[in-house]
Amino acid sequence: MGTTTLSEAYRDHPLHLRHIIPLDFGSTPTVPESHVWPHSDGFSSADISGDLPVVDMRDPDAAELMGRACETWGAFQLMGHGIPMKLIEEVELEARRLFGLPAEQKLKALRSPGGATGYGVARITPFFTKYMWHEGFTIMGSPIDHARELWPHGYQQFCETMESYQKQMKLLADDVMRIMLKSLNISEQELSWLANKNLNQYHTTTAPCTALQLNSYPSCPDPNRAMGLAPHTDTFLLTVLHQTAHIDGLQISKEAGPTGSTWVPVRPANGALVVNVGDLFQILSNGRFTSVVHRVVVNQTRRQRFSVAYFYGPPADFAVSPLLSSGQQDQVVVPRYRSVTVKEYVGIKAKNLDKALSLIKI
Ligand SMILES: O=C(O)CCC(=O)C(=O)O
Ligand SMILES: [Fe+2]
Repeated sequence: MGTTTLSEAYRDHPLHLRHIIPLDFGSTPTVPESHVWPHSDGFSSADISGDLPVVDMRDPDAAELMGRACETWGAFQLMGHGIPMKLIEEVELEARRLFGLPAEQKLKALRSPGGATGYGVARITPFFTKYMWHEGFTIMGSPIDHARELWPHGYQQFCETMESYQKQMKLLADDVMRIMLKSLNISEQELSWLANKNLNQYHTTTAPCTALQLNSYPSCPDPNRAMGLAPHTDTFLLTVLHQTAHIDGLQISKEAGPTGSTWVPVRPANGALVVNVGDLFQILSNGRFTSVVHRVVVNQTRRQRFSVAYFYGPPADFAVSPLLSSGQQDQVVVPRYRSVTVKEYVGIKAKNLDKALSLIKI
């Protein structure tokens, strides 16, 4: 699944153990100083006209609607995606089973310092002075090695569920990608790895880079002082996200006129998946689509929240550069970003986080 070469990009940026091991949330009655965030920017979100657009994939106008949503919001809620609810529920159940294990058991599947997969805090942690109220588990392809550590005699169900979900997500993300390109009037032939369905999908140089991220935001004794996941953009082309029903937390940043931006809550909509534009799509679309800044606040009702993010990008060695739409072929369009391989960009992001996109700008 394109993991070998991408893992190399992470290996070049090893992390300190204090930036990998999560707090033992189960035995923490108060929020420790290390996890207290200043909240001068207010954790509650301002009212803004309108919610995140909802797009049904079966809508004949889906391309236009997705395009408009990606330009103005950098995200949308996706309906009619065809992923069986039963599979989504099973993934969430397995995530609950994993994060419900005792801390010392979870640590057996800890991400290694230069590793990309396994149990640990969010990768963005070293860029902030405070820790987040969050624990995660990253999967690329088969999670069997880590799952065996967690459940020596009961890892099969977890592995089967995660592999089957990733297969379905891959097909869905391919389709969403095609529709998003159509909305930009860009031919999918420009992306060899997307256009050529006959390529061996398991060959690392031609398969998209993908990862599945399970997130847990444990019940918090003082939700107003903690931060679930600090503001960030996703690195790849797009992210397909499932979030626990009825539990708020995800917020996206939206321009709100001359006064700057405001946080808009993305409430779990029945059966919908959230699609986010990532940095590489901002580059590919020459800035027409916005890589959306988002964060997760800790749920006020003290219920544990889960989310499952599927990150989807081109093959690791693919050079991403702004693509022209067919209507622009004979016009002079100034590229706003230089060409960058996926692997190189992952490295730049690992070192610079929110400055990464501006370093690619020309
Ligand atoms: O938990 C969420 O809703 C968002 C997760 C997220 O942004 C991520 O994993 O990158
Ligand atoms: Fe994210």
